[in-house]
Amino acid sequence: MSTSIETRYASSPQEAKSWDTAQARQALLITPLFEADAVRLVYSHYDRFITGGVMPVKKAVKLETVDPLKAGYFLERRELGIINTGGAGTVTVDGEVFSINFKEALYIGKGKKEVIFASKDAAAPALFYINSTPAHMNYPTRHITRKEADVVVLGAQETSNHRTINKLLVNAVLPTCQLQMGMTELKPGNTWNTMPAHTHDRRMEVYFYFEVPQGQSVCHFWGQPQETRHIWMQNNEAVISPPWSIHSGAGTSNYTFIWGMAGENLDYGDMDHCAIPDLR
Ligand SMILES: O=C[C@H](O)[C@@H](O)CC(=O)C(=O)O
Ligand SMILES: [Zn+2]
Repeated sequence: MSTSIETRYASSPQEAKSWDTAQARQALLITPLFEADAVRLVYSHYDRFITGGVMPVKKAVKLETVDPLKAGYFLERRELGIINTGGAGTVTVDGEVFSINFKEALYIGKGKKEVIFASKDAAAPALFYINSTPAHMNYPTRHITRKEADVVVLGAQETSNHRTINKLLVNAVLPTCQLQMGMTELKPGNTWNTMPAHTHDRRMEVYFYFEVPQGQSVCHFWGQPQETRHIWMQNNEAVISPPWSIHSGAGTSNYTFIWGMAGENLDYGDMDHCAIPDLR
């Protein structure tokens, strides 16, 4: 079977307080995401958000339905966001072929029956990072590149957080039911993402770190603002942020990450910011 799915239950802040390093990683860290010619999925009970990786190498890989969905096909009651973090590839949606290059995104609406992933060159396989959430409407499938994205530059060199936020699959760009996805690129010499940190108890979030150079890592901070913890992240790993948690990281170099959210609203700016000196 080329599709695997693992379940992660939701946890309370009280429970998370007592976790040791291994328990925190077991609950929140998603790795490995990419396996040749396979689909790897993690089903979180926070907003029923699915995080996954698809790496077609020798053959095309189909997105099969999985038992926890009890659905005839994967997108029967879900929508899907895809960002390619590897070599050039294609995604075929009910027979329509989309060429998705490095750092380009594809939104696929509810109701699409067949989704097939392929790489253009087995020597440089595509690495499709995917997020999926429950959906109630069939919105059109759309290929979104940096040109269509809502791009903002935030932070500064002086505070080590100068970065470009590419809002790719967000409601300012295209209609979705609840999934919101984008990609943030840190400029050279900058290390901090999402600082000042924030929470949004209305939405959970998942971060996927990539373009982390060999021998470097990103320290990802999570937990309630006055009770923080950290997880050391390697290249191509993802981490679940419970709705009650901050989600911010500092790398030993610059890096890029994809954020994906789902929950109560579609308002990117709806965040409860934490003043930096108040963090504990
Ligand atoms: O709720 C929004 C998300 O946490 C990210 O978009 C934040 C981010 O990319 C950044 O500040 O670097
Ligand atoms: Zn956030």
